[in-house]
Amino acid sequence: MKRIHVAAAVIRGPESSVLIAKRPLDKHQGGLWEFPGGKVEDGEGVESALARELQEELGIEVTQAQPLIQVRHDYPDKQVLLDVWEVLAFAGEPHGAEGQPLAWVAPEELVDYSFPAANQPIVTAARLPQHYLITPDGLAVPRLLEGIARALDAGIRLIQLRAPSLPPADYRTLAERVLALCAGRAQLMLKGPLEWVEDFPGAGWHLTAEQLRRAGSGRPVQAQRWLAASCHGAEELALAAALEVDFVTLSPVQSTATHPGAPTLGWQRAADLLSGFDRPVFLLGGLQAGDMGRARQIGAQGIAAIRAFWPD
Ligand SMILES: Nc1nc2c([nH]c(=O)n2[C@H]2C[C@H](O)[C@@H](COP(=O)(O)OP(=O)(O)OP(=O)(O)O)O2)c(=O)[nH]1
Ligand SMILES: [Mg+2]
Repeated sequence: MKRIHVAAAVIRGPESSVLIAKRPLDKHQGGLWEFPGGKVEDGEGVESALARELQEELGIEVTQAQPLIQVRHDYPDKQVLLDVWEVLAFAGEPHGAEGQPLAWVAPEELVDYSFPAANQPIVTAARLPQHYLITPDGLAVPRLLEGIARALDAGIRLIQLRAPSLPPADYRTLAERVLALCAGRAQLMLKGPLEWVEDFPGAGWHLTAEQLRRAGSGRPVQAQRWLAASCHGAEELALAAALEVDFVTLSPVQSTATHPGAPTLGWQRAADLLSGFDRPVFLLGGLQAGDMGRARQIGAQGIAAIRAFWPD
């Protein structure tokens, strides 16, 4: 069966809301909600296909778009490659040009809509920002809290609280304070001893590569909470996919002060690894905010960083 190449759009409106459409009942995956788009024609570029489909289906003209995620999915009757772009700006007022119902939905409410099975990683990607701040280790608690508050003011919306040198009880107290600081502003990921996973403050959980290797089968946290993992190569990415994590970090892309002298992946290897992995990936290791465009071009969700996103 030939894989069908589909261009689809996560179209952003006010406050990062997303435009979705309901598929006609008589079509493949009919009656479910979708990200507008359609099949790339022979010889057509994916960006041209995206522009054409959004003109045909919604009557809008795309003026700014960037890659978001590529997802391969095998339905019993069809194999698709969903090539999803984030549309950041467009001209015209979207309307259901083919009679399809439309809805503007807040990112966190996308989970309340039924999408085709292939769409789960796309919904995750649409709910995640591009920047993933990992907190520096070894700071006194007041400085850490102050830095997090300033990062929130600067627009950081996803944070991993990493405090490997704190005793577990202190880390837990800190996690509760950071959670309060982030409430309503940012999504918090905790990284700590796996024994807590059953009973940890309301945030997501980020597995170390070692925890990922020991996790066995079955997702250790409920579906409503993010589960992420640190990966360094193909084997760990495969384990992360088997565990059904929501997203991963892939590192080190370049050399870093955290792990000096460690072998790096480099951009080309990172790109190769991303092309076979259907979940959002934050590239990590020696990257700056200015590398975002390149990261998105090779298929990453964005960049994770300690220093580059920590306010001085
Ligand atoms: N557009 C879109 N298609 C999706 C999504 N999820 C998903 O599995 N698909 C599948 C359903 C279809 O098999 C294929 C895209 O087909 P389509 O029906 O949009 O194609 P099209 O606009 O070119 O329309 P047509 O030629 O079939 O009338 O991808 C999604 O979010 N958006
Ligand atoms: Mg379509």
